[in-house]
Amino acid sequence: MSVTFPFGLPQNHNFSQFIYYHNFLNAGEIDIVRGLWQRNEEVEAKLNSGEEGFDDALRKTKVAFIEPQKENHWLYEKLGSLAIKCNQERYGFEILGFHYNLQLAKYGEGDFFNWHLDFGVGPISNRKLSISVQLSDPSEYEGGELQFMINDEIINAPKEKGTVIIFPSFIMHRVTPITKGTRQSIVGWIAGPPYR
Ligand SMILES: O=C(O)CCC(=O)C(=O)O
Ligand SMILES: [Fe+2]
Repeated sequence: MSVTFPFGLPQNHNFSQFIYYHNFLNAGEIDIVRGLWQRNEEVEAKLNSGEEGFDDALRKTKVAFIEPQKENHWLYEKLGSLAIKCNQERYGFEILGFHYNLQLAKYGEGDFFNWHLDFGVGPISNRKLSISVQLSDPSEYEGGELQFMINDEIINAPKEKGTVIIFPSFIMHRVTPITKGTRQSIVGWIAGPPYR
């Protein structure tokens, strides 16, 4: 690195814009999670900013929340331990736990989540890592690509059912409109103290 007046800062050689792990959840585990979806609990997704209200241009999705109660501890523990391991290997952020409850998202035909960051002002300034678990088989839907914008390149995340994708919450990403079928995912955020 050529730096004028170097401070001798360490570099993170293992940083990656996103990483994925195939077969993170097996078919039985996915059935349990998909079974948590109850129509009467679904809500039209809110904006990431934490503000009340909806922005139809940014996002159209149905979500439900996975409460961290006893029956769901296995999922929080499984995702939490992977996030801790991944953070140790890749990012070295200060992390303290999940930010809000895990979210179950369901995208039907025409649903999408346009380009956004999971990080921003207010409570979401504590978000460090974002997690998405693919709960639908690629044969169940068309469109619905989880994509990352890395400079001027758009990169698709893997779609295989059971794959988990982890990325820093400050990376730009989207879910393209579903053109056929339904896509489901678990979305989670890991939070910690503000960056310093
Ligand atoms: O459904 C997904 O895989 C990701 C959704 C997303 O980016 C979010 O809820 O912040
Ligand atoms: Fe997001």
